[in-house]
Amino acid sequence: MAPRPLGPLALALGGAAAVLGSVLFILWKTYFGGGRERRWDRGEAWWGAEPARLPEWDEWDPEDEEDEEPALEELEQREVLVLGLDGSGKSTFLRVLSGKPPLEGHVPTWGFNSVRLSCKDFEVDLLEIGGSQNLRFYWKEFVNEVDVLVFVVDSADRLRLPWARQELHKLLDKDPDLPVVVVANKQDLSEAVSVVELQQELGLQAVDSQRELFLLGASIAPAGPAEEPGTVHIWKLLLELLS
Ligand SMILES: Nc1nc2c(ncn2[C@@H]2O[C@H](COP(=O)(O)OP(=O)(O)OP(=O)(O)O)[C@@H](O)[C@H]2O)c(=O)[nH]1
Ligand SMILES: [Mg+2]
Repeated sequence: MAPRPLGPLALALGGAAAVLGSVLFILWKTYFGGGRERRWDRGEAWWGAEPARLPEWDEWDPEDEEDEEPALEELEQREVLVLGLDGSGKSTFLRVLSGKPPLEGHVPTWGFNSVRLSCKDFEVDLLEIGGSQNLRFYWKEFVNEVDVLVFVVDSADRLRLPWARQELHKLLDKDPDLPVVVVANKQDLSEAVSVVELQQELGLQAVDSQRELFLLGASIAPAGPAEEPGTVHIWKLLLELLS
């Protein structure tokens, strides 16, 4: 059968998608790209609302990182992309890292969301792109622009694990050298699959062994008290990978 020409609706939708993708990309570049004309005081989130700090349950003392801190102008920039299906916990991760309490309920990110954290030798920009289906299309446009990918999975969302797997592997294929940290989030929930099971479900055993790929269990915003939320381990691993 001969291919049918695209109808006006398909063309309009395609055009709208391209424009949205370009806008996301330009906005990101404006904040983090090339000239980096925007500067914030050390320790501030980019909106300047609150100083960035790690949560209180962290046994690690951030002051250790702050000895002999170089002048702000000398700090290099590192970029971390935070992706994962909608509701997996990406925004929560960024909030917790910047010392803010998790929001009640799921407030979807319609576009992108970012936070800038400082450490001893560099500043880290963490960029979340929303995980709803219409935004996933744009994820691949950003993977080649960053130093590390964090892929957050809702371990209790069993039905959608195959989708998470599919999206993750698309990203792995897009940049074979990019270090990747997969976060098995929501381990506090009784229905969550274990980290070992998740390794199978996401097909991580089949990934090239040369690749820097990590799988960490976490409960970034546990529903009840949790001894080991795991956010600090993720942050420490990121610092190692970015150093
Ligand atoms: N039980 C439990 N809930 C969590 C955990 N982490 C995040 N949540 C909840 O999961 C819901 C969704 O979290 P978000 O951070 O908004 O998800 P997201 O990945 O940013 O979603 P999109 O922006 O739509 O892509 C929120 O209600 C969080 O409180 C966790 O470790 N355990
Ligand atoms: Mg979000």
